[in-house]
Parts: sequence; structure tokens; C-alpha cells
Amino acid sequence: MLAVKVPKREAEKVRRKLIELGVLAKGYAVRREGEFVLFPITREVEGLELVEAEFERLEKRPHSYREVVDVPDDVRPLLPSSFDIIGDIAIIELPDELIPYGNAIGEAILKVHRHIKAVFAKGSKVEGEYRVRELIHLAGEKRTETLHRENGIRLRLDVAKVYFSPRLATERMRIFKKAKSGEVVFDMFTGVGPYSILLARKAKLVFACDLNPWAVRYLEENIRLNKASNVVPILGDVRKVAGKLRADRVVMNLPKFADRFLKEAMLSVRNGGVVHYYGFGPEEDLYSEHEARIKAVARELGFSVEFLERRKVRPYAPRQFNIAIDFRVLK
Ligand SMILES: C[S@@+](CC[C@H](N)C(=O)[O-])C[C@H]1O[C@@H](n2cnc3c(N)ncnc32)[C@H](O)[C@@H]1O
Repeated sequence: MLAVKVPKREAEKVRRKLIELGVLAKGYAVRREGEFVLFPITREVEGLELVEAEFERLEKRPHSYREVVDVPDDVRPLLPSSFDIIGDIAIIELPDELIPYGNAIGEAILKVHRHIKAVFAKGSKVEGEYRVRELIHLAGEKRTETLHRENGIRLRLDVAKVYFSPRLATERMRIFKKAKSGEVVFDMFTGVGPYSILLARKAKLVFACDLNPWAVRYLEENIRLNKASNVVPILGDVRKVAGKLRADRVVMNLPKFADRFLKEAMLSVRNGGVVHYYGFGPEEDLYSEHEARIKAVARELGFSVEFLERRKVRPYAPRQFNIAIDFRVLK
């Protein structure tokens, strides 16, 4: 193809000029020949030495694994457009029809996203008291421990042993913005501590409880990693701790069962303190059942509540949302 040949020392000046004229051919690697540089061009330009030369095509970097994955055409429309990234591990949700192509999908993800080192498929729903799921290894390292960064904190965790969702980062930041300096916080279902460690940047003290020994082990490591010495890890059932402390703010991040722990939350918050409650709700009526339950528990305890804010956190299942309700407890 047509090219201009220029001495090395003029190469940068000429390159800019060719771009300005709109004649530099895109998608080719510039060639070096001794003391000269060759630029591929799309039409003749005056005042420069023109030559004929071969150029290597530059590989166009794909943006999505879907551009490179090798699967039959009939299942291609089923390929998910996104997946979770936790540290250097990708976790993808595959429909049954795509499970036989799991390895090809995993390899394609590794190829396109160079920082990802292991790929797993969700092998079950989030289950049990610990809220963990089965994982199926698809490609890359057979490793489930990683270091995840979010909201300026670092979290070490094992995706197979503890609950963690990177999709809650914005919600955690929202709570952080509401928190006030010097507060006492009670994170009833802390996991590896993403709320606790973030809130510790403002709070005087954070009580962080979880039933899963692995979660508390990682929480302790994350306290060290982030120098969050004002976080107090508590291993065990939150029912044993609740009511024994008084917090300005209580976080109830156990959407599946939070309604069963409302009494504990209300007994643990001081008069005028705030509870951040999470649940799941159907699209047609997201909040009313949860709010009725919150009011009923408060009444049982002789308290009242003032609702401060309600919002959708993220989609959960078809026509189901993970919701949040913030309320103040008046005793
Ligand atoms: C949905 S996860 C949330 C974890 C964390 N807040 C986060 O954002 O990653 C709920 C956590 O509650 C813990 N859990 C469940 N029942 C509990 C109980 N009765 N007492 C204390 N922790 C409990 C589980 O082990 C799990 O780690």
C-alpha cells in the first residue's frame, strides 16, 4: 500500500500532519526501517517521499467476550452480556443450554479481560444461613480467594466460602454518605465487612457480626488490611448480641430474612437512631408488606417508627427487586 517515508527525527511531526490531513491509514502498525519510519496513507500527499510498502494489520481489541467466544449460532443469543467481577475472579450466570460451552465462555472472558485470572459459573442460588452459592470452575486458575477493591477499601475474601456482591458498592457508598462522624454502628450481617470497614472511616465504633466463621476470619484480615481498628468483629448469631449494645445506626443487610430480625435491630438502636433495612419485593408492590411488618414489630415493643427513605437497590429476579427502607426508631 501507499506510504510516506520520513527520517526518524521527523516522524512525530509528520504523523501529526498526516492525522491533521486525514490521510493516515487506520488499523496498521507503523514500520521502522533503519533510520526511517514508514506511515501507511490512504491517498497521495505532496512534499513527502512516497513509497509502496506492506504493513501489518493491528489486531482490533474486542470489547466483549461475546465477540470472540466460539459457540453454535443457535445458543449465541443466550450469552449473558455481563458478569460479576470480584477482584481477579469472574462469576457468570449461564442458562442450562450454555453449560456445555462453559469452558469456551471462560476462556473467552480470560482472553478479553486480561486482569481476570479465574472464571466460574453460578452453580446454585445463594443458599442457607451463610448465603453462599455453589460455583462451577470454567477456566483459568482453580482459585476462589481474591482481593477486591471498592469505595477505596480493600477486601480479601473467598468467593466460595462467603457472601459477597460487588453490585452493592453504590448502596454501601449511599449509607456511608448518610453516616455521621463519631457514630456507633451495628452491622448485624457483616460478611467480610464491606459496610463495616467503609463506615469505620466515619464512625467511632462499628460492631460487626456474622455467623459464618469464614466471613469473620476474612473480616479480621480486612480490618488489618484497612487499619480499621475501630471495627469490633463478633462471631456468632446476632440474636445473642442484639439488645446488649446501643447503636446510632444499624445495618440489616440480610434481605432474605431481615424481617425475622427486626426486633433485635430495634432493641439495638438508641432512641432516634436509624435502621437500614433490606428485603426483596415484587415489582407491583415493593414496600408495603415490609413497612407493615416494621410498624407491627415497633408496636409490639412499644416504639414507633418514622420512615425516612425507600428505594430499589437492584433487580433480583424477574419482576423482583432488592429493596431498602431506612427508618428512625422512636422509643
Ligand atoms: C447477604 S450477606 C451480607 C454480607 C455483607 N453485609 C455484604 O454486604 O457483603 C448476609 C450475611 O449474614 C450472615 N448471617 C445470616 N444469619 C445470621 C445470623 N443469625 N447472625 C449473624 N449473621 C448472620 C451470613 O453468614 C451472611 O454473611
